[in-house]
Amino acid sequence: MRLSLSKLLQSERPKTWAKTVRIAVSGAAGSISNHLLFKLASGEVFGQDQPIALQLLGSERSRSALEGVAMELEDSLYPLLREVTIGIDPYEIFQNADWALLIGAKPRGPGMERADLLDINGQIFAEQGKALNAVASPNVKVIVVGNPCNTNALICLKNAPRIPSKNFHALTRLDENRAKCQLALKAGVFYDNVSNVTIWGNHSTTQVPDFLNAKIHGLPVNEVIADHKWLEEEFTSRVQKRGGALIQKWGRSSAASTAVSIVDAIKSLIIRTPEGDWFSSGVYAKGNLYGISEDLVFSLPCRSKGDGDYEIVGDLVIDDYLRKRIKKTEEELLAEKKCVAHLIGEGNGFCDLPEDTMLPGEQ
Ligand SMILES: NC(=O)c1ccc[n+]([C@@H]2O[C@H](COP(=O)([O-])OP(=O)(O)OC[C@H]3O[C@@H](n4cnc5c(N)ncnc54)[C@H](O)[C@@H]3O)[C@@H](O)[C@H]2O)c1
Repeated sequence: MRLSLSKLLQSERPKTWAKTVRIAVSGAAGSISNHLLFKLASGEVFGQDQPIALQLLGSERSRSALEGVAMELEDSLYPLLREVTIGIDPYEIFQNADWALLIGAKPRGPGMERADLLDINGQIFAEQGKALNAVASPNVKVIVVGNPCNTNALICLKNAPRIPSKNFHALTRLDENRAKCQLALKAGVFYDNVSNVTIWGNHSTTQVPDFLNAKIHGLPVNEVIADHKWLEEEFTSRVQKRGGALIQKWGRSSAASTAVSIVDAIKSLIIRTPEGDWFSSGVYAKGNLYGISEDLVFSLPCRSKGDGDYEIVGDLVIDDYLRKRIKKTEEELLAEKKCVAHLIGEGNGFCDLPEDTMLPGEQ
């Protein structure tokens, strides 16, 4: 039997009336994106009835690789992937974006000071903030992954006054996942029995993984793990240095687990947080109840109703152990902010970092 043209055209009608979600991804030809894009296109993140458009931003150097990425996406025949756009101009690629996953950044080269990295990458995020401000959806949700991600997110939001500051996140979910993994392994339980894990502060080796408020099987961690010395000494340092340990083993930084954690971070905002639990995200600290400087992007416990928005959870217990460490990571972020003053409209940048701390991915 021959199919008539009208029947053929009918079969090409979209199977859903859901509005296409536009996702801009920078650094789209890089290692993390190589895992992430295929998860996004498969429907694993936004659901099996949600069409998506991928708007891929690369750098001049990665222009040809970006074409290769688009070819691989085409060849994968994802039915929900309705559109792929590639380019190197953020003003073009961020058009009407509902989500912006800002992964692209320069890696810290040998001998490069953290101050230099802050400036070089800061300029990228100032420009991308301006572009988001000009052309993205006014309610775009932005997740900054490129390092140093907290300060890059602060620069980005300061350059995008049209977009609510609340909409900007720095990815600390990989750190949360790493902390959960360590607790689960130590307690001998499956990962999903570990909850209420917070990462406080900066995505650097000053980050504070919080075992005081964390739970295993709904019980405080220090009731389940009797080895308190391990919690206070080894656990924290293991989580802080996990990225570096991975590089030593494998010769490159984590890409697959980072992509997984970006998926987790998005899902945390579009799916209601389970009752009593929370997730960590680097968010604009305005209105936090912990006395942390408000004009920073600081990793805090958050919960969401699943509508893309979130609130900062305000009733965690902070003991002296945590307070001291939270202060240190806060001081580091304040110093980073001074370095990039020229990129956030606060005069001349002046860099006097307390010490040259490493990013979790560095050795
Ligand atoms: N927050 C976290 O938890 C976390 C975890 C892992 C890695 N990271 C950071 O993520 C970033 C990317 O990591 P990766 O492994 O994918 O690196 P990668 O070097 O494999 O890829 C980065 C890509 O970004 C591109 N790029 C550079 N400048 C750009 C710009 N201005 N606009 C668009 N694209 C640009 C590069 O050409 C490259 O293709 C790094 O800064 C890394 O430190 C963060």
